[in-house]
Amino acid sequence: MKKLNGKIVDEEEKKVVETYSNGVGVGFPQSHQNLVVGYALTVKKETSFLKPNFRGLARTKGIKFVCIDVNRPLSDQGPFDVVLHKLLAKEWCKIIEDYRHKHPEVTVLDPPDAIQHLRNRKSMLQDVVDLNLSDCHGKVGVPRQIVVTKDPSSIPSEVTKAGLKLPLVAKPLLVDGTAKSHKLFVAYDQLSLAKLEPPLVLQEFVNHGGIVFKVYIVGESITVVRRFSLPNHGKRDLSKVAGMYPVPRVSSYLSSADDADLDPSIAEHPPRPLLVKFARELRCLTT
Ligand SMILES: Nc1ncnc2c1ncn2[C@@H]1O[C@H](COP(=O)(O)OP(=O)(O)OP(=O)(O)O)[C@@H](O)[C@H]1O
Ligand SMILES: O=P(O)(O)O[C@H]1[C@H](O)[C@@H](O)[C@H](OP(=O)(O)O)[C@@H](OP(=O)(O)O)[C@H]1O
Repeated sequence: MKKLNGKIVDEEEKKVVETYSNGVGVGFPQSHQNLVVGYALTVKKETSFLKPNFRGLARTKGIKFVCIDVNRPLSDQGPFDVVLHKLLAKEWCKIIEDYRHKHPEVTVLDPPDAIQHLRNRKSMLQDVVDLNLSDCHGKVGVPRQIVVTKDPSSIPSEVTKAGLKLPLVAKPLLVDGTAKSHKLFVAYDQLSLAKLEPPLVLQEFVNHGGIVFKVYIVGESITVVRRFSLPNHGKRDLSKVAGMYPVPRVSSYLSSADDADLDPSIAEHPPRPLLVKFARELRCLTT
């Protein structure tokens, strides 16, 4: 799951903000709790996440967001109850880890050392298939994939050697929040794969009925949303199509299918017991 904590917060808040901006939330009882959240985010993330009406709503709940000055010592700022960050520079990660050890009373979201393996599309899936998910009314799998780090001309032979079936989804290996790291392609023939720019992962395309479920987890709270996605491909399509096609941000929040009237066989949410156990097991991998 791509990037757990960051997403969870975003999605729940998007919903809350909508409620608030529709006027429904106006008149929330004022909270007497005071919580200071120091944040260190890119301008892009600050714009998409810390919207003025969200800050307003947080204020009514006694939560104040304070921008961290990354050029000043962190311990001189605050005091904070929570530090929320999504900056990836090595120096910054060291600052945050040092701060976390000096200030165990502060909740740091997310500890860089704990989420390191989520920044790479190979390591983020490692261990996931080995989780103990028996008796949960479902199973979890990961697409078959290979990693290509150099020499794109070798990609077709690597794909043959690994026995990967076309079409393939090509994804940048590193996940760093940039637009480039979200640039995906679907390739229908091996030759076009040689045009790709490593480092990347090549994943078998998994038919899933044109719908994905994004699962956002905060502590024990689990929120599932339904999004439109890439359509299934059939055997006949494969003989007719060649080349490589960019994938737009196909399952972003603009592609909500929560209210769509869909075939129940694809619309049904994943079984709750599976999500609960999966969330717990994933947490063990990130703590
Ligand atoms: N192996 C696959 N088979 C079929 N479709 C896929 C596969 N991998 C990804 N997709 C489709 O591409 C979308 C984006 O993939 P992925 O989540 O890996 O990238 P992302 O850039 O992190 O996306 P997002 O911004 O939505 O989190 C998925 O929601 C799904 O629709
Ligand atoms: O809104 P959902 O469907 O949850 O998708 C999120 C992606 O999964 C995240 O990866 C995006 O964050 P990054 O751009 O920092 O990777 C995140 O970017 P954002 O925080 O700028 O909206 C979203 O696009």
